[in-house]
Amino acid sequence: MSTETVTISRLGSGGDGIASGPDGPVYVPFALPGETVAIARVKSQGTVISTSVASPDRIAPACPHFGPDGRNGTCGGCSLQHASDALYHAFKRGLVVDALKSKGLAAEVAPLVIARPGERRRVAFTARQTEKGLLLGFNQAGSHHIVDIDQCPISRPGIVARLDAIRAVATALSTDSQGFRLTVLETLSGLDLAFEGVRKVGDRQRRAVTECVLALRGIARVSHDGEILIEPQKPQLDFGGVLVSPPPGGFTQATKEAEDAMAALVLGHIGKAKRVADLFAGSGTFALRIARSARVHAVEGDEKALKALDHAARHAQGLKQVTVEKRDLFRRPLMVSELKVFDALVFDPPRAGAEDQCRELARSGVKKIAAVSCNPVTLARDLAILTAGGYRITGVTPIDQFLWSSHVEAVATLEK
Ligand SMILES: C[S@@+](CC[C@H](N)C(=O)[O-])C[C@H]1O[C@@H](n2cnc3c(N)ncnc32)[C@H](O)[C@@H]1O
Repeated sequence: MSTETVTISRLGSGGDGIASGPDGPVYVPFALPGETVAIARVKSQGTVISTSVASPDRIAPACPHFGPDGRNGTCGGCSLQHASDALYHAFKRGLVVDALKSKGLAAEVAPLVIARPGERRRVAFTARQTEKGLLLGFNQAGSHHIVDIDQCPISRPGIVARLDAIRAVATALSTDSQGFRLTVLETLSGLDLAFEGVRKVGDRQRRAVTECVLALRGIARVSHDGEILIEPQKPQLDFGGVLVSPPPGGFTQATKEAEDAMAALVLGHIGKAKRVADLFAGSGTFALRIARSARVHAVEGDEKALKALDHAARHAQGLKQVTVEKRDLFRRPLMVSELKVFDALVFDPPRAGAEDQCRELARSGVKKIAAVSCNPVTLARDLAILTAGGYRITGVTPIDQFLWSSHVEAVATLEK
């Protein structure tokens, strides 16, 4: 380890400050552009020891668990609470601008749709039983250490208010000191707790969880590795007026606000299209909204998510025809011949993007495409494929769904 003084020139894509070192960039978490900091350095990783010049964009973090000076150390859930809104919003929009630029795409990028505290309805925690009780929080960056949290300004108040109830259920389920994951989703009918990787879940733990949940209020369902342990209420989400019961641990947009913003952009773009394909459809976030005005074919790899979509579509009033298809779109993208029947299409893949699907789309005659993405780098690659195939980008909107993190979503609209 060496100590040295460096000046931060910019934020990297992970939100760390970056300084030039003698042998390449040095990444300094919690440092901002313009700051001069003394750091302890191991290879390209610096840890701030002291700050001699602070940025005017440095602000007090919203949460005591945040940052190197946090009450219990760095929580690991947020990486950018110390930056002003102006700097933070410019950073997030810049991730999309830079990704497009790197592929030579000249599209105009709209202002960031901002996220606010208290919006996160889906939160992935880690937890571990200790002699002093259960630790529930996030993994510190680059470590297995869990900072036990008693507040979380990014999360919905309904989740924060029930942290003790969540702890009680986790304590009833876990048998040893091995860490495990827990995704909490706030639904219309209560919290949906999806545990993963708890060891040795036997009859005693199942009974303990049941007793615990029945004594508590506000827990709709508890599952472990996809198996439902107790479900006092079916968890329900509202996708544009259609009620959907998502499968345990299934994908759900992390905030309703971002979901609504993305859906508005998608619906606004596809307009009066009559026949629409929704690829990587999940439980129907877009498909069910689109089905108010168009026939929809929803394609998705996860059978349980697709069943939830299909069930919701069949029980909802006033929808046009919705058909579903379970398909691995990485191995078997929809081919040009299959795309012929659609006049509009939305795709919303995982972080890896939809490269092979875009190669087929590029050769297709689908008039309007909405590309929804959680990774600007793969989005830019996919957009480059589509523009090379004759599509014109009509808009790109970055959307903040993961407040104070370095993740950003985007919706790009294209026409041919
Ligand atoms: C980012 S989520 C979007 C889901 C949905 N559009 C939504 O907004 O809730 C990506 C979806 O792609 C699905 N998926 C992942 N890999 C896939 C594959 N190879 N083929 C088809 N679907 C896949 C996941 O199950 C997940 O539902």
